[in-house]
Amino acid sequence: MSVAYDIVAQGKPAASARTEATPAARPLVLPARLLDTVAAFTHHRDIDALDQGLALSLAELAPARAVVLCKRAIDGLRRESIVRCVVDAQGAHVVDAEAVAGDPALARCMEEQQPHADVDARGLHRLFVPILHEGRALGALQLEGDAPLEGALALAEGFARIYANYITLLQESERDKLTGLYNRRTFERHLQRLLRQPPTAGVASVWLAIFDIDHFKRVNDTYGHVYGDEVILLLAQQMRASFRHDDVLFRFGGEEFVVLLAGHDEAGARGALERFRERVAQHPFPQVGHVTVSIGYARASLTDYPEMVIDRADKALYFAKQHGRNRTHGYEDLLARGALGPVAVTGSIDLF
Ligand SMILES: Nc1nc2c(ncn2[C@@H]2O[C@H](COP(=O)(O)OP(=O)(O)OP(=O)(O)O)[C@@H](O)[C@H]2O)c(=O)[nH]1
Repeated sequence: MSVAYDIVAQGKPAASARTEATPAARPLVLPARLLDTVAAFTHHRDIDALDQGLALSLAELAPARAVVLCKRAIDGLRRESIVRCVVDAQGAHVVDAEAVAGDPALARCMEEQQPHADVDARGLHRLFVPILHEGRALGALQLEGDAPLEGALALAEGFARIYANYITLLQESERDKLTGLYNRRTFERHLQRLLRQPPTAGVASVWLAIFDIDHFKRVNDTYGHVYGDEVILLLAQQMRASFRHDDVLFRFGGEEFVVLLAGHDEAGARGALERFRERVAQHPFPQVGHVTVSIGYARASLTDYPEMVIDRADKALYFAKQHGRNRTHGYEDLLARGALGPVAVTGSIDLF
């Protein structure tokens, strides 16, 4: 196994190479398996699949009993995501479906931006390696084994560098350039992930809300597009400040934004959206003054096509626009009150 470790170390400056192998022990030919593995995991265009591919590849090549990939979200504030890969009863490496809490040693590794090794209370040897990009820790890797794992350090660091480069590119392609919020192409993945996660405190609902800035054309016409863009940017900041860390924020395009909220009942979702609406209405936007948003929301369930949920929230948003703007309306509530008129109930489409 030292073959793989030493090769990755060759690309590093001598001062930071931590492998214990002497230069004479380094092979000159790259093992095809290592290249195959790197090619396979960087083939993914989906970040979840990439994360799992990294953990599985590293667990096989190290080899390790388990590999944990812990990731900070792009703004460094929002909740970390965790992928854990373990060996199953048949000896194969598989992704552990159970959510695990991040070990405090992982957080320390990200904070210090340095690798370290320890032995835990179960007697397992552990190796922690930060995933660094432009002086920032994007996340960290944790390898677990029955024997010391220092020999796998160079391999893990090499994988961390490849992963950091690649994830940065992928994340940029998923973000709106102006606001840094997710763009629309990631919406379905985030919705499915929220719908599949175990309900918190018995509340299973996921809510989708669409916001639209009221009379935004006037802002552009009066102050120009540069100020219009500034309003969009500041609105995104208000979203980040107002919603919970595990809510997922998108700019769908233009002056249209989407939020996915999980773990709320109807009143909770409405409360969170109303708080945001009021916050925006009270915020003084430089030069432009006060701006309001209209909000429509709808419940999402696993049986819905994403377009159906968007369509329902959009109907509630349209209602809010038609009834004075600077308002929040829920599709299910409007439907129950008969306020939407004789509309077909979205979701009851006959396919045949
Ligand atoms: N500055 C800026 N303006 C944008 C952007 N995307 C869309 N717009 C403008 O947003 C405005 C949207 O106008 P409308 O759809 O007519 O709606 P509105 O004026 O907001 O009115 P209501 O939605 O009915 O309250 C148009 O003037 C677009 O040019 C953007 O990225 N930057």
